[in-house]
Amino acid sequence: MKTLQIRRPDDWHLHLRDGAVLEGVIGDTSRHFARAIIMPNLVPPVVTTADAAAYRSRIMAALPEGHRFEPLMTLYLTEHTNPDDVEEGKKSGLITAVKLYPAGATTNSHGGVRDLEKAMPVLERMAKIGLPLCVHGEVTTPEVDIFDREAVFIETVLDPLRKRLPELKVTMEHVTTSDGIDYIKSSKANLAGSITTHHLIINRNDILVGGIRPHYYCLPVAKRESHRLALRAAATSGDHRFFLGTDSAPHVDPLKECACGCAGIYTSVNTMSCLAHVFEQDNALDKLEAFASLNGPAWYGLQPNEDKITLEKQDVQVEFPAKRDTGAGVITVFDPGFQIFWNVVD
Ligand SMILES: NC(=O)N[C@@H](CC(=O)O)C(=O)O
Ligand SMILES: [Zn+2]
Ligand SMILES: [Zn+2]
Repeated sequence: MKTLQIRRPDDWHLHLRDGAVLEGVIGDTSRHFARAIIMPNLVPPVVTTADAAAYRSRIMAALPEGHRFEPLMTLYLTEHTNPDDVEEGKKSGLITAVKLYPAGATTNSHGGVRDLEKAMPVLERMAKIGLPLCVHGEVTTPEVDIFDREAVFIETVLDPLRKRLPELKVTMEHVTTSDGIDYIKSSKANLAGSITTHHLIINRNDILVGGIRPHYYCLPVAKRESHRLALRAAATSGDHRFFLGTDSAPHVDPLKECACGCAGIYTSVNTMSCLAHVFEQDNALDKLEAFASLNGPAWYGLQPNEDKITLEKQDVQVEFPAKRDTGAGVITVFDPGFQIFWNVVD
């Protein structure tokens, strides 16, 4: 039997939600991951350091007994965010990053930024104090095709911002295109990218061919196969600028399986097994630790986790639950579309 030991991984982009969903999903992350960057797009969003402190307490209260887990909190950037509050949050150790959602780009982003100019004082302060900006990198301009929104964001928003504020550390989250990969690779400093589990596995055909599959719909939407291959090559290369951010984004089934379904894929349950499968397929099992456990902490200026997890390749298929039942309803677990033999052993 094949086994692989790696340092315990972290998830650098995670949606835990709140209330009954939080209680139902957090154990799926804390079972394998030591830390995660927690997205602030609640309703209402996590805007101030005080909001983040209260949310952190709710997360810790929801943690299953015996699990150790550190939520790394973020603030949702608005046009009214106070630079002093952000600086306080970083100084106190509570805040790891600030998140930019272009208004209307994705789930619960209507309170996001419309005019980046208005957020410049906060961004300048962040550059000064070394606090990273995490970006959902898509323009929301109605004329721009949904498959082009990431590339257009890089050209019209991100690159001008980075030229204006080169000291600002930017994480391009959930990169989905070869344009994004190339842009990150071409930068000399202060730019890195997270890649999700599902974008390494599905392309846009998986969403649309033979019938519409709402549980493969997320934002940024999966692109054509050539982009998926570029993401695979970047993730499995060991390049320190790329790391895991699952973007595990639970929505209860009725909100996905309807005429206007929500974006988001729930991958916390089987991410490490899926990744081991993907990295083995690409003859890169020796790079999995860099992607899931080393590159992320290095980028955020943290130590990698001390303890390790063991992945085991079994002879029989590993069975994952198809659904996660929460007090708020049932959530469908990501189906990679292939049999999985890798299991995380405790
Ligand atoms: N990824 C998604 O499709 N959805 C995320 C938001 C996001 O990360 O854009 C969500 O909060 O549901
Ligand atoms: Zn996003
Ligand atoms: Zn997300």
